Amino acid sequence: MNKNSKIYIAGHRGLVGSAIVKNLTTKGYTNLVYRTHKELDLLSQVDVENFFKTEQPEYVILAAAKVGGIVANNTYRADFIYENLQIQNNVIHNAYKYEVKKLLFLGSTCIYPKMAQQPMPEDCLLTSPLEYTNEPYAISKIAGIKMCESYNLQYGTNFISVMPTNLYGPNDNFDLEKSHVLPALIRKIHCAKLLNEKKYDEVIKDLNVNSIEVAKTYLESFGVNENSVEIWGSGKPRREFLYSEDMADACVFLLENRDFKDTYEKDSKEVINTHINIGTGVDISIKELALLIQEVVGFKGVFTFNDTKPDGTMVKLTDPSKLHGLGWKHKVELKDGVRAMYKWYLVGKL
Ligand SMILES: NC(=O)C1=CN([C@@H]2O[C@H](COP(=O)(O)OP(=O)(O)OC[C@H]3O[C@@H](n4cnc5c(N)ncnc54)[C@H](OP(=O)(O)O)[C@@H]3O)[C@@H](O)[C@H]2O)C=CC1
Ligand SMILES: C[C@H]1O[C@H](OP(=O)(O)OP(=O)(O)OC[C@H]2O[C@@H](n3cnc4c(=O)[nH]c(N)nc43)[C@H](O)[C@@H]2O)[C@@H](O)[C@@H](O)C1=O
Repeated sequence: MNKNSKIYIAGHRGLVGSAIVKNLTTKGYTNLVYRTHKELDLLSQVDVENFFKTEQPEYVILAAAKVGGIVANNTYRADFIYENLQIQNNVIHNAYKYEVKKLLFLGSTCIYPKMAQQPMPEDCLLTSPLEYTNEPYAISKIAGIKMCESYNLQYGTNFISVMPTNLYGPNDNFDLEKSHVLPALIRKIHCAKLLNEKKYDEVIKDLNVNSIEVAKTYLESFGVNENSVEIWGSGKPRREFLYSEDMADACVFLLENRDFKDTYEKDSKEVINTHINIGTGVDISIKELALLIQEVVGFKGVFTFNDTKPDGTMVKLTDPSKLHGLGWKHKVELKDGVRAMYKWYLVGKL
């Protein structure tokens, strides 16, 4: 890959895609190609094929997907499986057809079984049942890994699959119903703090509503008021968080330095693993995460727990040794990442 190589970043306005664009630009890559969702709907087979035919990208990073937190995954089950399968099929197949030199497919560590050994190495894929709340999404991601692997084995393509842990950072989704836990808690705790300090104009602006009464009613429906913030589930599940800029750096590192053959592992039972975990190898409980965010935001109230919401998998910690062995390790620790993200949130919102 050289600095003029034509690189298509699918999903360039999302959490990961935007960090990848920033990383590539900083490293001097000048020939980046992207389309907004409106300009190119990746669900359309015809439009995706026309795009590849016209643009002929040399490298592809597939960071476009239907993404959401535990409740979104559990609620919009059909959309999550259909859209993700369709996007992957269209992009991966056309990358093969139009002779893309290398493609990076982004999966997720939710591909691993609910009761997987901890930490989870790549070879625990498909060893027992999945977590129910995000099973449709996980199955689409497993199909993506197997698609990349199969095209590599049959057609000699150079497609790499990476399985990131839970991610967070600038351009995250802060929608209280559909987002992941970290952005949701930042926003809930931030709004509770503003209510507590009676900074009503800022609450109204944050929620983009007309009055403080509407804002309070909306926040109350998510268990947020001036004294307390609701945490979904028991607060006991443990999660591992990676800053989006580290994730982007790992993706660019693999694109620049590694090929499919470097990712290939075949064990004595003829099990093939061609995907790579991307994580920190460190986890934290959701309650501990809430306390950390509380400290960063400076909120003085308490937390309540809503046991009508799902906990999901109790532990999912990646084993990142394969990635470490290939020569990459994360740089941003959780507290620093949360501080940076909250700073970004404040600049964007105020
Ligand atoms: N966020 C996380 O914690 C994790 C993410 N991942 C994976 O990383 C990848 C990136 O996720 P993330 O950046 O968080 O997701 P985001 O939701 O932030 O970004 C996804 C991007 O894909 C675009 N997109 C979605 N559907 C289509 C479509 N039909 N046509 C064109 N563009 C589309 C979205 O555009 P628009 O917004 O306009 O729809 C958006 O820009 C995904 O594969 C995800 O599964 C894996 C593990 C954890
Ligand atoms: C990255 C990964 O993300 C999803 O899996 P998840 O890790 O379970 O997602 P989550 O971030 O939404 O929740 C993590 C934990 O946190 C708890 N929790 C508390 N309070 C809030 C809260 O306010 N919002 C949310 N979303 N969760 C909360 C929540 O109950 C759960 O116990 C996959 O579907 C799939 O998309 C995937 O790959």
